[in-house]
Amino acid sequence: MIELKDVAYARLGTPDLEDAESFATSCLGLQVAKRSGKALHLRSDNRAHTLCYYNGDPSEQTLGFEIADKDKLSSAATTLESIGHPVHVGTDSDCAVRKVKAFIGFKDPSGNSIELVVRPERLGRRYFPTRDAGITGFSHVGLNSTNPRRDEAFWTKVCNARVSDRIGDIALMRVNAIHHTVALAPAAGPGIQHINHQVQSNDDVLRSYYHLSEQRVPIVFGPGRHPTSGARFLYFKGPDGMVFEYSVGVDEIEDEATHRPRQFGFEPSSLCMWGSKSQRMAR
Ligand SMILES: O=C(O)c1cccc(O)c1O
Ligand SMILES: [Fe+2]
Repeated sequence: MIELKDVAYARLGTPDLEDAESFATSCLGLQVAKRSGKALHLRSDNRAHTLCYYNGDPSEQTLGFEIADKDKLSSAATTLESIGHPVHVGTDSDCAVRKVKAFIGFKDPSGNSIELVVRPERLGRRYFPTRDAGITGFSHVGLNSTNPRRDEAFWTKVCNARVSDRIGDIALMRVNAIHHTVALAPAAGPGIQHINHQVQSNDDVLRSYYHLSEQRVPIVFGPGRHPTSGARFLYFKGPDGMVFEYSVGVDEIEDEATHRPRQFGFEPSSLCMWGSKSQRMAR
């Protein structure tokens, strides 16, 4: 079994790094950790980076997940190869770019690009953004799935994720005590469906609602409250159509051994208990 510890980063190709930087800093509220002509590394918490935009096609979207150590990484590679997921080993220069000691890359059953990383760097300097969005950290992702039941089996049986709740057939899965780190989202092809950052308070969610509306950032869902995790949320659209979510108050699963996933109906009130409607169902 591959034991994921946490999500580490998202990597997004973009044709316009400048536009990505202006969104990331003046709308989303991330801090530039490093900028080159080809890539932009952004911080949201004490990690060296949690989001990277690089010159590339926006359909290139990759998620990194942390695992414990190099031994676990080589057994993960063996496991993946044995069930038909070819693995590539990250080169030294690719590791240096990601600020990790080692990583492997593979595709999940829907074709999503996944990297498993060892020892992602943290910094002694704290995260200090230019816009105060109240971000406390990169927390979870929505991941496209062309077959949610098959992909739930992959993430739970191969990668040790546990289902916290389901909305219809959509699993919200945890890899640690946090309610979910990966939410599967039915889609026609692979991709990251949304990228979540936690913020400190309800005030931050609503402050951002007004700030982003004024900046003409498309708000796509919320402000609202998820009955599943209990979080108050806001979703909005960034460069290349990527959806970002702020949320606050995501539950923790108190007892790993006894938690049973709850089944919610596939309907709008399962996504927002206040009545906000998503512009796309299943967001
Ligand atoms: O937080 C949640 O429970 C949640 C539910 C549905 C979809 C999401 O993106 C979520 O974050
Ligand atoms: Fe979410």
